[in-house]
Amino acid sequence: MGYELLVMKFGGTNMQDARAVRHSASLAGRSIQGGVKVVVVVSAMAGVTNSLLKLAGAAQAGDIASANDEIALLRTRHFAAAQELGAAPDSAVVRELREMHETLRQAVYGVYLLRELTPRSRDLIVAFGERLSAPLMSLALEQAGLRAHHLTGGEAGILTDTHFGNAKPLPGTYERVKDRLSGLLAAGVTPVVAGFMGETDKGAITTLGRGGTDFSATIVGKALGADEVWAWKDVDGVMSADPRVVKDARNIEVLSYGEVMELAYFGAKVLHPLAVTPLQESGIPLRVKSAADPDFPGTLVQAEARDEAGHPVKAVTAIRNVSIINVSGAGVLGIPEVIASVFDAIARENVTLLMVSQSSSMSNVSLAVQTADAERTLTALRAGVSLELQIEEQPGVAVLAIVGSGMRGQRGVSARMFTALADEDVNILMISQGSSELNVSVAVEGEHVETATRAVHRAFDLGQRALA
Ligand SMILES: Nc1ncnc2c1ncn2[C@@H]1O[C@H](COP(=O)(O)OP(=O)(O)O)[C@@H](O)[C@H]1O
Ligand SMILES: N[C@@H](CC(=O)OP(=O)(O)O)C(=O)O
Repeated sequence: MGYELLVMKFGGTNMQDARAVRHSASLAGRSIQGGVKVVVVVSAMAGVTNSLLKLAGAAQAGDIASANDEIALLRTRHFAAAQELGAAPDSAVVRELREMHETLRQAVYGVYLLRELTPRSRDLIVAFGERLSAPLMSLALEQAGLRAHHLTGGEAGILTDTHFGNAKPLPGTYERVKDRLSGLLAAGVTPVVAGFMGETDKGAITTLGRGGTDFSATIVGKALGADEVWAWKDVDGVMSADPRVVKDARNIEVLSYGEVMELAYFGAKVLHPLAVTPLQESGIPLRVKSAADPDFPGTLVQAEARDEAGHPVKAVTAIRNVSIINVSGAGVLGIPEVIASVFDAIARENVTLLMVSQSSSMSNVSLAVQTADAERTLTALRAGVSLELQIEEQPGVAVLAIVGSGMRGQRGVSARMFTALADEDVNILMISQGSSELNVSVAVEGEHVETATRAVHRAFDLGQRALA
């Protein structure tokens, strides 16, 4: 279709074993053989990031035996894949994997000795997932007769701030990526970039947040002015709901950058919440495509939304494991400084606020945060807010959101959502509407999240529509 340059991202499922890696390489190969230059960006093999986090935690807790057992399992998995992809035992790839595993083992041993796992050392350890999968992709491309060269995120030019665990690219990144990758592309070599990771200006390894390989791919896409970025997935595209929860969820053909960001922010695991941000300025489209059905168009994410009359909502998403934090007491009453200090405390701790609502009596402010962030939020609030206030956590909550640009200026959308929930006896704990009018979100009891998702999906007729 007249492409010159594409960036292709392969996620954990598409890298999970030798067979999946070979299939992913063949998807890139189809375009390369058709004369398109391709940059491949890869995630860790499925489950590896979680294993690395787990073994780092075990080392910190003093359980080096469990950590080493886990490293041994990872080692076997990577070696088996390399062997199955045709690497000889004394080949450069096998030597490289062995060296990386040795460095990983040493880093983990350091954590064990210190009994300390800093965000910086966690990033160093967790980025090995992607560093170990990149050589496997290079190998598979070479076995398919193509020339490939793998690089870490830092080697590819991704320069980030020092926000370990959630780093953001620095402006200089784009020039650097272009410098580092253009030569390879011009020489007919396919760069294979380890996703999810970058590097600070001092060379410390950072990660871009869970699911960050999507973000790496769009950073590279912007840097090179790619025609499109393709994120290959184990689903048809971005769907009207998580297909694991709603069986008749359907593929959405077109979404705007704004819609996809809202969807990702409110829990649709399919893309990293910041993934489209590098593309917005240049208007480069992102396509979410099915690795199992490569000719299916998937979802096109672009600047403009495409709305269908009578269908203001495009998708429903949910975030589980949420806590509501209630700040109440006479002290809240009409005092803007109290509200300001609540937000200050949250900002200092870098906590993501999922929802905020203030009661009309103004004596109560409720905040919804991930339960994993609740303890930090409570501590920050207690330290940062001076007046006599009651601060309480209600765990076990979920946030449900409907997203769609067709909701703008439309009356009755929220009412339809609330009625669907009421009909299923689902109690609404909090309500908020995004100022962009791209979403309405509600907090519900966690145990009702699946029933609520299905009810809202039905109420907006989001499922597979019968063919006319
Ligand atoms: N609205 C949605 N559309 C598509 N997939 C979704 C949605 N919400 C959640 N998901 C889940 O996201 C998963 C794909 O994301 P992920 O596993 O991170 O992709 P990958 O690792 O392949 O990049 C799917 O398996 C699906 O269950
Ligand atoms: N491996 C990282 C980064 C990533 O993007 O993975 P995936 O593409 O499999 O969601 C993670 O698990 O968070």
